[in-house]
Amino acid sequence: SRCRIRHFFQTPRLPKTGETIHGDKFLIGFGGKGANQCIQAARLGAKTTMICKVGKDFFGDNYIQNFKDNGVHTDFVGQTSDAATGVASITVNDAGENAIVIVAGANMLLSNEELQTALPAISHAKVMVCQLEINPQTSLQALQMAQESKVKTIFNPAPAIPDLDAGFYKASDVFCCNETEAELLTGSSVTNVEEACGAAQELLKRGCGAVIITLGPQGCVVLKEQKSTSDHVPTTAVTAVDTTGAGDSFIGALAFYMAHYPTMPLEEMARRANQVAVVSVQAFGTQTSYPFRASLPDELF
Ligand SMILES: Nc1ncnc2c1ncn2[C@@H]1O[C@H](COP(=O)(O)OP(=O)(O)OP(=O)(O)O)[C@@H](O)[C@H]1O
Ligand SMILES: [K+]
Repeated sequence: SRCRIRHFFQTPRLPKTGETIHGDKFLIGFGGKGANQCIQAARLGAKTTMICKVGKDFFGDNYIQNFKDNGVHTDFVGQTSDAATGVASITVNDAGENAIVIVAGANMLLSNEELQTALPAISHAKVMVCQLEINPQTSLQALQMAQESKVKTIFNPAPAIPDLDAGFYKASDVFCCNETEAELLTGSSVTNVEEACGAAQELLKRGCGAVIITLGPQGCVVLKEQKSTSDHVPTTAVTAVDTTGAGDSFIGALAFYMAHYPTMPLEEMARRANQVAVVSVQAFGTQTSYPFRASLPDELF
């Protein structure tokens, strides 16, 4: 998965070429979808291991420390001196407009050979979660390695790419994406429950075991078998303060439920993952908004 340090600047307006302006606020965050998902799963009580690559630099060291602070195993977080730790510089003005620079850096250097060294850990896992934040062929290989070891796989095709290798569908026990990704992959509009059900049917046909499409305040739709109908799994209505990272909270929670309650129906796991993600939208930030098991109702465990 991708590792990325987020440098967040809040400014009255975006700077023009050649201009230096004063900002109001600066925050450093630890991001990357995979890292967020892993940390949400760990906060619910899952034993987690991250496979990724960072730079042999100050940010890389901090990044690894953040995993350790969250109880994530870092044996397979490699450090390289050939590239810097991945970063994102995000400037947001008072009007909410942004300007973002992303440098993938060390993430792209995670090789298939290095992935092989993690095989003992992968084959002993209960669930493997992959995204598209590293070289897609490395992600695909990771999913296939997991499946060969009878490890359940969750694939989150994000950030979405239009011509996704057909192998990803076959390698996914659960294919989980949001509306935008579902739209890009199916070529049809996905803006409501009905359209999401249609898109789920289309994605399922491509060979995955089940499809979940998340729908923000509408919860998600779950489709398990061809010709059956998708289940709409609604969530609680709340006043959202910051929805960033909600999708990753949902996937991290789903991974936790698949690992800890393997016989639970997928709709029930999705219902509970909705309940975890809904907590995250009521607080600012990404990882900072993710709930711990202790703060959640007992009925979710
Ligand atoms: N406004 C909201 N109210 C309640 N739950 C929400 C809201 N927004 C998101 N969620 C929860 O989070 C899950 C994921 O949200 P969403 O579909 O927006 O993912 P996403 O687009 O990947 O999010 P992001 O890119 O912001 O991380 C939803 O399925 C739902 O459970
Ligand atoms: K949030």
